[in-house]
Amino acid sequence: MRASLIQIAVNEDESVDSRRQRVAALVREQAGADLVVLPELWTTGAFAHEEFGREAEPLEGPTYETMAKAASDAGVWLHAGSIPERDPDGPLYNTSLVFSPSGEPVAAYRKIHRFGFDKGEAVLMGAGRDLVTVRLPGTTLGVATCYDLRFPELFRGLVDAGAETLVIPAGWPERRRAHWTLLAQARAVENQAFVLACGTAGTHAGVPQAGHSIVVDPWGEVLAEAGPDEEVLTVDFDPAKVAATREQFPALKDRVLGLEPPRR
Ligand SMILES: NC(=O)CCC(=O)C(=O)O
Repeated sequence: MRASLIQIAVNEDESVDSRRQRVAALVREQAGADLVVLPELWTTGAFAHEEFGREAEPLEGPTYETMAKAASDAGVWLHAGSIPERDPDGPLYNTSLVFSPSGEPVAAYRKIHRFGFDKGEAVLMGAGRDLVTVRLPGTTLGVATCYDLRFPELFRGLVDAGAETLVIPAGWPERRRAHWTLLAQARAVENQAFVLACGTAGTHAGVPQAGHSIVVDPWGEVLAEAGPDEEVLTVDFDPAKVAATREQFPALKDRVLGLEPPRR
C-alpha cells in the first residue's frame, strides 16, 4: 500500500481559498497512491483561534466539495485532515473528513480531546464522542486528531474496533516535537499498528509548527519521516505486517481489563 502524507505549510500570507486550491492540486498530483493524508485544521491553522469562527464551514462546505473532487480526480482514498465545522444546531467542531477514490464521503470524525486547557480550541469547539474506523481494501483505518495522540485509551478503543492503521492529522508545534515523535512510536508499538501522523509546517499565530510527519510500523520502526518544511512524504507499507506482528508477539492478547482501584 502506498500512502502520501502532505505536510502543508500553514502561514498567514496565504488566504484560505488559495491554500484550498493549492492543496487540491497537491492531492491530484498523488494519483497512483492508495491513501493520501492531510493535516489538522490546515485551512486556518490549528493555533489560529480567531480564524476558527470566521472560517468555519458546514460539513459539506467548500473544503468538503474541493476535497471530494480532488479525491476522485486522483482516484485515491483521501483523509482530508480536519476543518473547523459549523454545526447548524450546535458549537464548532474540529472535524476530519475521509473520502473514497470516487469522491464519496465515507467518514467524519469530530476530535474528542480538545487542546488548550481553558483556552483556544478547548473553549471554542465542542468535543466529539464517537470513535471512527474506515474499512479500506487491505486495512482498517482508525482515526484520531493531534492532541488525541496523548490519550492511549482512545487508540485501544480503535484497536478493539478493528483498526490496523492509525491515521493522525495534526498541527503540532515545534516546541513539543520530541513528544510527537515519541508518542507516535509509542502508539504504534503498544497497539501493534501502523501510525501515519501528518503535521503542518510553517508558522501561524506566532506558533512555529514541528513538521516531521512520521510513518511508524507495528514494531515501532520509523519507515519515513519528513523534515521541518512543506513536503510530501510517500511511503510503501505492507498492511499484512499488523497481523504478522500481533501473531508473532501477541502482547495485545495479554491485556487485563477491569482492574480494581487500590483499597484504602
Ligand atoms: N492542535 C493540537 O491538538 C495541539 C496539541 C499539542 O500541541 C500537544 O499535545 O502538545
